[in-house]
Amino acid sequence: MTLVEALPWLERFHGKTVVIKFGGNAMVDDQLKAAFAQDVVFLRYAGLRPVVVHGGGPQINAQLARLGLESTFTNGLRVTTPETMDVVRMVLAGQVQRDLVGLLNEHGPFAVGMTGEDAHTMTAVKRYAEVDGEQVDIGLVGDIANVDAGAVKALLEDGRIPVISSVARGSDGHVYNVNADTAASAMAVALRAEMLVVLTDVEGLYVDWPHSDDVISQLTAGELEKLLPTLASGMVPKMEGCLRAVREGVGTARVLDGRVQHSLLLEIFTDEGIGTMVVADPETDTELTVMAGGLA
Ligand SMILES: Nc1ncnc2c1ncn2[C@@H]1O[C@H](COP(=O)(O)OP(=O)(O)O)[C@@H](O)[C@H]1O
Ligand SMILES: CC(=O)N[C@@H](CCC(=O)OP(=O)(O)O)C(=O)O
Repeated sequence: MTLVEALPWLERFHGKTVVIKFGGNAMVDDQLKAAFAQDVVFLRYAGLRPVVVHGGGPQINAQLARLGLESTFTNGLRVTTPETMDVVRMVLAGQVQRDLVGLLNEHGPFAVGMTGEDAHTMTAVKRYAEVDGEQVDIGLVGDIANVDAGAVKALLEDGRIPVISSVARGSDGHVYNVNADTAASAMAVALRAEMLVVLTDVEGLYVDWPHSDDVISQLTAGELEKLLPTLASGMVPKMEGCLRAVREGVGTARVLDGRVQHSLLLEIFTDEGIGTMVVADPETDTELTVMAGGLA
């Protein structure tokens, strides 16, 4: 990429908030992790306001296995017993988040780690999985009922990079395990972010997975809504999160290949996008809305 190609994007995104979901298998490779940290710090120096929400499914699986506990998933969500919850919280907040904060802070005093529990940042509500139209109890799995982004905004104002683990307390006092894509989407909405970027271990959203590896480069929220029922497990919370984000005011939501070094910078600062971008529906009924307002 030539540097000058980045100029219009630097101008456009200056001062804008970008929520980045870092997760899954891109997180297990040390070189990719270090490149990711460089990209995020680059965004910060370029005048954007990056917020990182991270997962850690593979790391949780590994720790559970070490303890002789099984990993069970229903519809892409981990069945979470109280014993599993202790491990999830320990691995996400005590290991994965600490590693990321350490890598980011090799470049300066930027990253501050927290979980959804801190300063009531995320409040969870128990989430059930849906199997064949039936609600299935999967334990301490949460959805986000409310985001209080005050602490995150204060960190951003102070020039910091918030790094948030997807664990949240419910108003019932339980601590819940929240899918990290879901948490990132809720945070992007609460911050009215310019962009939600989800890094994963495939090139983007495939048209007809697993039969084809043609990536959809751009689609509208309405087009994505129609595709959702055809998607398989891991992609479901990701694309649901992207859909919710653009429907609720986030500029665009993008799914990128976290296995490609510096994919974040390539996506944000070059002309050719490299993953899948979800954009808002075209505002076909704008005129109608204006007219109705005018008549009222
Ligand atoms: N239409 C699709 N396009 C791309 N990947 C898909 C699709 N449907 C299902 N998948 C699966 O979703 C996986 C990504 O989800 P997941 O493993 O949960 O990612 P992460 O760990 O990054 O959160 C891909 O590796 C792929 O196996
Ligand atoms: C409820 C639920 O499934 N929570 C996830 C939280 C971590 C996560 O989402 O990690 P990735 O983004 O790396 O998949 C889990 O326990 O694995």
